[in-house]
Amino acid sequence: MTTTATPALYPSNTSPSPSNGANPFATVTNGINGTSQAIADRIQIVNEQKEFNTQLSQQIEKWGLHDAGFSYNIVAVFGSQSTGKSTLLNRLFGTTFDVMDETRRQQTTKGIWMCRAQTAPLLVMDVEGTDGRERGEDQDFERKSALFSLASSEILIVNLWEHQVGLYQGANMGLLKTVFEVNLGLFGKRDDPTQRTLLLFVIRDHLGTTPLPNLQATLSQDLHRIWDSLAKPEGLGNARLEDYFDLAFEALPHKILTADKFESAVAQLRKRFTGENGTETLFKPAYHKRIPADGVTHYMDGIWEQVQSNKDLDLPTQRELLAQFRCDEISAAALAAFNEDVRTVRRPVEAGTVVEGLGGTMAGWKEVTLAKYDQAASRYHPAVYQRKRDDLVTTIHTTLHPIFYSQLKNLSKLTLAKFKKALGDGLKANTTYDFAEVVGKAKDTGLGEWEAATKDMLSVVGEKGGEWAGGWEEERSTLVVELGHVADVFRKDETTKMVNQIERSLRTQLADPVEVALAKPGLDMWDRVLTAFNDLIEKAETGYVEKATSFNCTEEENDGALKTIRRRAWISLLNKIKEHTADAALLAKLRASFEELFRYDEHGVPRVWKPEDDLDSVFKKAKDVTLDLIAVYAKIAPTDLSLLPTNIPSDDDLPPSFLASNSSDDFEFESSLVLLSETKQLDITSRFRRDADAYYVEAKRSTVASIAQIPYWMYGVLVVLGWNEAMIVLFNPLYFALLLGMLGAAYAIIQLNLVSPLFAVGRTVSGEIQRQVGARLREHFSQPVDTAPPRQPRLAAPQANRYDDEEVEMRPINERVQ
Ligand SMILES: Nc1nc2c(ncn2[C@@H]2O[C@H](COP(=O)(O)OP(=O)(O)OP(=O)(O)O)[C@@H](O)[C@H]2O)c(=O)[nH]1
Repeated sequence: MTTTATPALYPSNTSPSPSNGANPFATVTNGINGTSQAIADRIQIVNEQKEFNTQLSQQIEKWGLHDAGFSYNIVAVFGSQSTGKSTLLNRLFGTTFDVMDETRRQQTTKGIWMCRAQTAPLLVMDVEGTDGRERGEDQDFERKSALFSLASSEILIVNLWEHQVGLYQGANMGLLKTVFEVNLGLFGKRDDPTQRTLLLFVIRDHLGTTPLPNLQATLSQDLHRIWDSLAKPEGLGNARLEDYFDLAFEALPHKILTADKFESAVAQLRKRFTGENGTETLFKPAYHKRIPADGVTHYMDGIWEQVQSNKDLDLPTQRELLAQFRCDEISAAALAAFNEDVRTVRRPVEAGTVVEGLGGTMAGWKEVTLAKYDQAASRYHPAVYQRKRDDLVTTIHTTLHPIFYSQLKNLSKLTLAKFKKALGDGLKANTTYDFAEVVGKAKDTGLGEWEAATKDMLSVVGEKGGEWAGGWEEERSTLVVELGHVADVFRKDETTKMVNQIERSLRTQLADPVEVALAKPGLDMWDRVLTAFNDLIEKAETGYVEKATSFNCTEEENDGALKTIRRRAWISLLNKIKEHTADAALLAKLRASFEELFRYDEHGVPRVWKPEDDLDSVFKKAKDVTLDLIAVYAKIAPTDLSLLPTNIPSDDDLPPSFLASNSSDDFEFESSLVLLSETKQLDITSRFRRDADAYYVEAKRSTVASIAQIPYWMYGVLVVLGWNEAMIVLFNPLYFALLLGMLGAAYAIIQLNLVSPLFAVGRTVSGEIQRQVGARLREHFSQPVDTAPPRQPRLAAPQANRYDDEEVEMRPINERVQ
């Protein structure tokens, strides 16, 4: 291979021959750096073994045409071997195709090569020459390559020597006939009836003796003749050559003999391609095969496969298949980036985190993904593009749905937590709150925030939330129910608190009336207790009903709460009464009552018993009256039976929550009225009698004590009997002086407050003397110690009770009360 000179327009960039290594395809890079190098690269897209090279895709990317969409063109050259095709392309477009070594005249181009034009987004195909010596009679490849070129390129350059014009074989007319035939099969089914291909005949080594128009006319006639001779398929009998092909002609002078003219003619031809200086370009929209640049490889691969397998080429189907393939590819690429984005949010959302602005983020992902898809895929078959787009949208929605759903759940949880806090704060902040108002406000706020945070997610799938709207509605309904449950719990708590508060208040308020009533026992005692109770319970119930209206409690709940209040109030009353009727308290009350009757007269003056008083009858009366009180205390029995509350609920009537929190024994109203059992009454009676008897004995003893005083006449006897001794002392000077001295000393001691110290000294001295004397006596007699236990003093024989033969303990009364 030799390197031919390149036109000034393009730098010299021919390269080494394709390697013959393991790679069946050749890609030839050039010695120019940067983009120019990539542009100058050429690639063998179909090799000698008739295999298609899918590396073309990467090469197109390197050429910078991957994203060109429809803004590119394809031109192919076609003609006999060694007719200067590669030379022409290199001159025209700055491509780097191999050119034959002049001296050897061997076939240079094998298979089909492609290179990018230097200054335009143009893909140039150099096709193996026809009539090749190397392939001999095998014309299969040239037919296939011609068909392939026709199906892919907009302009097919038919390269021929001037002297070949008018010849059948040399001008490739035989091959063109084949091409026309297959073309009819190929484009007969075309989806766009205006679509055509330009056949540009380039006549080489034009001497000028035969003007171009003549050559042009000859070639045209030949072509029409061939066209007319074609056996046309059914329905295409009237098809004209012009319906499928445009014809253009160009003559180039001899390259070697008239090099200058050749170069300037090539430059002129180039302008026809590029449309420079306002000339109309040879490329027309009708020639474009409408294959986006990024789909060229796949499209050509499909075409070549069909051509190779000698199947009918159906370009619309090929385009549709290409569209499906490419749209899938583009969609997958867009989805890969989308999934990458989604992954960053999926984990936190699934872990329960509320991601702020997720709706906007998801909408952004969707928008970007669809934009990527649209940008690349919208150039393909519209129906396929739309169908695949719909699939992509469905996939996006399906991928986002679990995140949307998790976010909904997370927001619901957050809303519930906020709702709970808002209720707690609202109820705590104000003691005079309106429960319904607090709940309503917190609920509205919570739901409002939830809706605001979730609705932007709905817009991801459409204005009205599309297929997500149902789930959203369902979640909202669930949230409303859950908010209701939370409110119910708070309401129950508040109701319970209120009931407890009412109960506490009742208990406090009951204390005084019960104490006062029970301290003044009598037949109307229970009437007074129950009147106070009924008043208080009525007030409590009214208070509850007033407050409960704001709680939106159900009738059933209110009924339950009122029953609870009544029952607890009754239990509180009973407890209070039981405090006052406990053994010690009741005995104290009985004693107080007895004392009132026994120790005080009817005027309330304490009695001092005299022997002549009728102590026995007073005692009996006081005791009998007091004993009667035990029966009064034993049962809540008002004289006015209507005072007995009739609506104290039994266990069966109470709400389960009350029973759960009060593990009291079975309650029965009638039996709750009984305070003291028969046995208890007997026990209290017995104990009170003992106390009463003690009072009696004490009273009796005080009477005896007053009787046991020294009679006044004894003082007279003492004066009479002691008269002489008194006179002796008075009239004896010594005794008298001693008496005066003693009186004086006594006076001085009293005046000086020495009585107590003197007594103390006296006690100490006498105690010491006793101790000394005792010690001396023990020493003197030193007898063994008597170990016998000291004899217990004999208890006084029980004194018969004059009234009921009971034993009376002779203890002080106050000791026994305790
Ligand atoms: N007479 C003449 N010779 C030319 C012309 N252009 C190129 N050549 C010569 O023809 C020979 C073949 O040129 P190529 O460009 O390799 O021809 P080709 O048609 O590409 O050959 P293959 O690819 O092998 O089919 C080379 O020696 C060129 O120098 C021309 O316009 N006139």
